[in-house]
Amino acid sequence: MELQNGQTKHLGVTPPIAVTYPTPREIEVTDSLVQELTAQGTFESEEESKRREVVLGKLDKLVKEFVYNVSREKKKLPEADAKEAGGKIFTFGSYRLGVHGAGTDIDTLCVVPRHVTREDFFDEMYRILKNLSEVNELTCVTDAYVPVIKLRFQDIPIDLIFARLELPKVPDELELRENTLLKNLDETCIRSLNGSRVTDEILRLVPSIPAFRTSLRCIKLWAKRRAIYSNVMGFFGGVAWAMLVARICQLYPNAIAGAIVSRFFRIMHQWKWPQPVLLKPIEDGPLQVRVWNPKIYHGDRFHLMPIITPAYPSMCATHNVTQSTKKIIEREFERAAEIADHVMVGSGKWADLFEKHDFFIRYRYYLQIIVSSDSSERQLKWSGMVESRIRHLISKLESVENLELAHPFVKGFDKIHHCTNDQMATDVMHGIFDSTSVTDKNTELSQNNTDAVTVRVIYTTTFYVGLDISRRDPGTKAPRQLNISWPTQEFIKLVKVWDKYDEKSMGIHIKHVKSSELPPEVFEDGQKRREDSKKRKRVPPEVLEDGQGKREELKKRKHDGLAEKDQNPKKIKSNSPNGI
Ligand SMILES: Nc1ncnc2c1ncn2[C@@H]1O[C@H](COP(=O)(O)OP(=O)(O)OP(=O)(O)O)[C@@H](O)[C@H]1O
Ligand SMILES: [Mg+2]
Ligand SMILES: [Mg+2]
Repeated sequence: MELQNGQTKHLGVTPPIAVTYPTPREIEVTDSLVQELTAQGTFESEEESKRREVVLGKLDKLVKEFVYNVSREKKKLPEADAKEAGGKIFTFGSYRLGVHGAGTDIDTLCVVPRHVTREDFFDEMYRILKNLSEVNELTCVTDAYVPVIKLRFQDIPIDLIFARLELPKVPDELELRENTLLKNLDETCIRSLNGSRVTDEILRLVPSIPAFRTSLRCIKLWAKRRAIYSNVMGFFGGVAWAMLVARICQLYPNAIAGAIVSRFFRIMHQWKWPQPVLLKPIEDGPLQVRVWNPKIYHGDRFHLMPIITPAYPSMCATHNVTQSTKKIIEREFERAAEIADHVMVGSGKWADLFEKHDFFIRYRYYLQIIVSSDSSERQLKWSGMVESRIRHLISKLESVENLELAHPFVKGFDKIHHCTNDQMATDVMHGIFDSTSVTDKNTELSQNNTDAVTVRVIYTTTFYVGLDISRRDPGTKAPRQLNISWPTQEFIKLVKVWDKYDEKSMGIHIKHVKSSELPPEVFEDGQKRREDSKKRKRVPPEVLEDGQGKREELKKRKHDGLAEKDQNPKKIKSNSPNGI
């Protein structure tokens, strides 16, 4: 960007590293990157893209109708004022950034004038949507951190959130950039506006939007395939990845995607964390709210890989990162940097970057965190709550002696168990089950298909943590000891203090399994199991588990006079390795 005085203006907190234009080789690798991204199915069809635009147009009209109805009927405003009250939608998330894939949602913010309330939104807006034949799967989530109406509009998933401004009308020209707009708003509205303000600011802060989009598409696909795309589990979420890519775009303002991606990995691999990634200087603003500042706030000093959102009030988008997830992300940056270097010199291909993660073959031991309940609605909330706390388990595991790394997997595995007797249901609630009682998450097992009658249906979600256990000292014969009872017990206590926790209808159990005992569903797409070298005899580690672990359970069952043949012998063995 050329300024009048001949100086070049740059975007970002430092000048660019290079302002050079693409070389023929960079153009070539960018073309092959776009080809690969297309082959990998990251772009939606033209038909879907048009349908999204139509849907957004309709949604905008509906929001105006909603504001008008509330203005006239509830607030009794004169006709002219009600018409002028306006109302407008803004998109954010991957759709706004232009990096969404087929079938992903449109994150939409509905902005209204001050006389329209959140209750009106969940009441009148919901009613309007409910009456439309094009709308399906309409649900209100009123008690979330950011309350939302979820729906499918002409088969496009929509997340509709709400913000009410301190203005008498919301005209079509209104923008959300001004920090003063946030004055006198409640916290929920500020949070709801934040997503849109951040995405818009990111787009303003990148020198070339097309280069940014292609690069981000590549980084998102890579991060998803390598299982490091998840804010909740302590990796990076969509906004964090977008900001990282945006920062590299700022450093190479004239570069195209192929060059940006390869520099992205090289720079991120060498980044001196905890130096924060910033897209612009952190701003002060009109609110009494916390802005990220490690000089003032002690907690902010513990952020291991801080990536700071650019819109006021700036926050750290990566505060969930732990020592373990940091190591894993860095390991992936290193792997990717090597591949990208090979691609640049012609000795490798982009497809190598997108190879699937090896989480379920990488480790010899895993923790299973089994969350259970007796209804699908309860399971959704209960497993979501446990999931949001797993990073605390990881932090606690990090202090366990002989444990090099505790690696959380990005998602849980859901199962529906059709139990044919009460004992089976009790077992499943206690995390004891095999595949025979299970149906696929989405298929309800009809009773006609089974020999036995389903007495109770139990829902489980299993999360996994890979354990990297340090090697024994050469010369010692004793097994390494891994005492995970404190972290697991503390974790179980932590999740059980949840105000909606109910002992009768919800269960949580942690156990450790060998890689050979992992269930088949974790090996998608025909991935093979780990094959351990048979030549070298290994001494298995001695794992001291949660006091309510399997052994205790068995003792209790014996004591209660329950038949031991109900047990799955393989699992018992797995849970009582040498020494327990
Ligand atoms: N649990 C949450 N708490 C707060 N904000 C959230 C939460 N989930 C999503 N958001 C906000 O909504 C935005 C969009 O989230 P979404 O899950 O739709 O991801 P996305 O980046 O749009 O990717 P996708 O293409 O998969 O939809 C996020 O960038 C974030 O601002
Ligand atoms: Mg989205
Ligand atoms: Mg969404």
